[in-house]
Amino acid sequence: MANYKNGETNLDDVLQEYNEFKAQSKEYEEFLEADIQEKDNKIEDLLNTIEKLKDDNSELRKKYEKDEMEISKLLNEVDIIKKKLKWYEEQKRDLEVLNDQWERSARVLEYSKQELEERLTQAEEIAIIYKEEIEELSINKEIEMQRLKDQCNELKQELSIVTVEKADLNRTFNKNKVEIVTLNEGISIPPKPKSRNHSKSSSKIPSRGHSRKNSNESNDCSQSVKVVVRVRPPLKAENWDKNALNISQNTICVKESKNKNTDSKTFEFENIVFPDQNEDALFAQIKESVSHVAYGKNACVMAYGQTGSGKTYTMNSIIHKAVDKLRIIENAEVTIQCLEVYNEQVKNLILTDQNIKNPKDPMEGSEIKLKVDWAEQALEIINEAISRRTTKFTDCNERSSRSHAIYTLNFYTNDYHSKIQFVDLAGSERVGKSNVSGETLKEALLINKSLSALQDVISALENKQKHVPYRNSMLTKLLQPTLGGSQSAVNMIFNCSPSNESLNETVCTLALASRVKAVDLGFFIRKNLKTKEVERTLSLLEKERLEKNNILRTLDKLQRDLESYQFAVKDRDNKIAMLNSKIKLRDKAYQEVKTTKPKIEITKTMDSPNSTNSLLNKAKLRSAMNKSKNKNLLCLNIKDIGRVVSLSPSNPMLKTVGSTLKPTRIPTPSFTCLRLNQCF
Ligand SMILES: Nc1ncnc2c1ncn2[C@@H]1O[C@H](COP(=O)(O)OP(=O)(O)OP(=O)(O)O)[C@@H](O)[C@H]1O
Repeated sequence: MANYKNGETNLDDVLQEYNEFKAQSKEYEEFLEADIQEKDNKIEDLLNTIEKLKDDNSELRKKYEKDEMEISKLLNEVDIIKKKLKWYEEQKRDLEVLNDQWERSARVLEYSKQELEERLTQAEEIAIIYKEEIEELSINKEIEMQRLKDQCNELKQELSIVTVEKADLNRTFNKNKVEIVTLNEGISIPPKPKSRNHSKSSSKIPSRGHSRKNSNESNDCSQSVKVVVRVRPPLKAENWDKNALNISQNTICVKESKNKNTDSKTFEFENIVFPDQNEDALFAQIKESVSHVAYGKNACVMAYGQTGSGKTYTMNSIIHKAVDKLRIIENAEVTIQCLEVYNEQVKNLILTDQNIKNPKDPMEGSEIKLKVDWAEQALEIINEAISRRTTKFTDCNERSSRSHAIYTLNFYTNDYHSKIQFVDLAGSERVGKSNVSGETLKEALLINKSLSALQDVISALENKQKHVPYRNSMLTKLLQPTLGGSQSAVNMIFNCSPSNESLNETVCTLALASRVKAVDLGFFIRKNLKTKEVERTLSLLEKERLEKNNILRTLDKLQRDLESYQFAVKDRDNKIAMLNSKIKLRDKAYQEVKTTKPKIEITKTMDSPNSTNSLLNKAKLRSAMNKSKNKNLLCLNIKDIGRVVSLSPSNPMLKTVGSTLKPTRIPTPSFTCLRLNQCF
């Protein structure tokens, strides 16, 4: 029992133990539950944390990826920057080279500037001299103009007296003419040749060896100038008003103004080639003179007229026809010479090896020997020569010949040496009309001068003066062989344009033609009808004609001189105005340079006297010293522009410049600083 009791005790104990255990296990269970709960909570927290971390992670990944992209982008940029850096370095190197060059150019420019400044000073001095000269010239001009005006007035008065006398003489002449016809019945006076159907003169060309005796038979035309007036047809752009320029059988009537009350000018000519007449009609007028060449005489055919009046056209056709006519001359040595007189200078228009070798003397080797069968070759050479002439565009003609062209053919036979000269003169228009200036004005003035010289020669020949002024111009010098001498036939073709715009020039051309034409009728009658009264009348008429011609020539010359003088003064005025405006421009540029701040700063000091900068500064100083001769200029520059140049106090330059430039001390005790007048 005890055992039982013991057992019972034990059971109680066990039960107690059990209960305790149960309580403990409950407690433990609760503890576990709590622990589990806690762990669950923790797990939940952890899970939440994990979730959060996952989110964070994905965000971080995104960020990482973004960063990675940015890094690669940055790396690219770094690459680009590196490349750019490299490029900049190259650029820098290039710029350094450029800077070097620029500095060198700046130095050169500085020297040029100094030179320009010197030139400017000179130009200013010249301008002052010019101004003084102009003032003096304009005073002289006024005096000269007044003198010329007085002379013109005197001549006009003389002219009006002569005109009255002429009317008287004409009356006497007409009276005497009737008497002559009555007195000399039976003596037939050949009718005046009609210009339109000019009689065909039978000029038989002699065979080779034709004697001088025969040639003398044709002496009638010696020393008279045959005048032919040619009016060319109007060009497409031209307007021919037949009321303003009226051409009839032997007269040309010009009315310069449309005003009904204005007087028209009437000119009488025996030989007029009308606009509708062809080249044969023209050649018929001069073929007799051409034939004389085959008789051992000389001939000269000249075309005169304003620009565009048809001189070259006329001369070309005459040359072709004349060469054709002279073909008959056989067994002669024929030579050709083609010269141009431009601005009083002679130019050979035939290019040969010889004259290329010696371009300084155009006359040397200018006469070319032609083949036996010479005509074709001569025409070829002349055509080439024509193409080489100096031409220019003027208001009056697109290809205006600005020179006189002289084509000469020489015929050397056993019996004679004859020569024919074809002269295409330069345009005779007045300088005012062709709107020219400068070089072209000079050209026009020289053309007018040589045409005046030609008139003087013709006048001297007509008046049978002892001295004929051939040497007054290159043109007359070259024409001397065919203009002068008793064995020469001179033909002047006065070319006119029918255009309304040219009426003024046409009047001038016709007036000159009237003066040049010899009173052949008088000459003819003098030879055939020798009564005392007729002789007296004719000599009076001849005297009157010569006087009138002289007065008109002088008037014309005076007018040309006056015109040339006025244009020369105008040209000079223009040149001076141009010079003044150039000076103003330079002044302006100079002022700009002075006020512009220097672009290059040369800051290096002259440490070593032999360094490049030292040399540069020395050069600047030297130029400043040169300028110091002109103290005003130097002072002005010192005031305006400053540039620091350092020099050792012992430098000899300092002593020289020191007197003009004020040295100031700068902090470095061993250097003296000069404020110089340099502009870079
Ligand atoms: N008789 C004519 N028949 C037809 N056209 C002509 C005649 N004469 C001249 N012409 C024409 O008139 C124009 C001017 O002629 P040309 O060149 O011969 O004049 P110019 O007097 O020699 O001029 P410049 O002095 O300027 O040289 C040319 O186009 C030419 O063909």
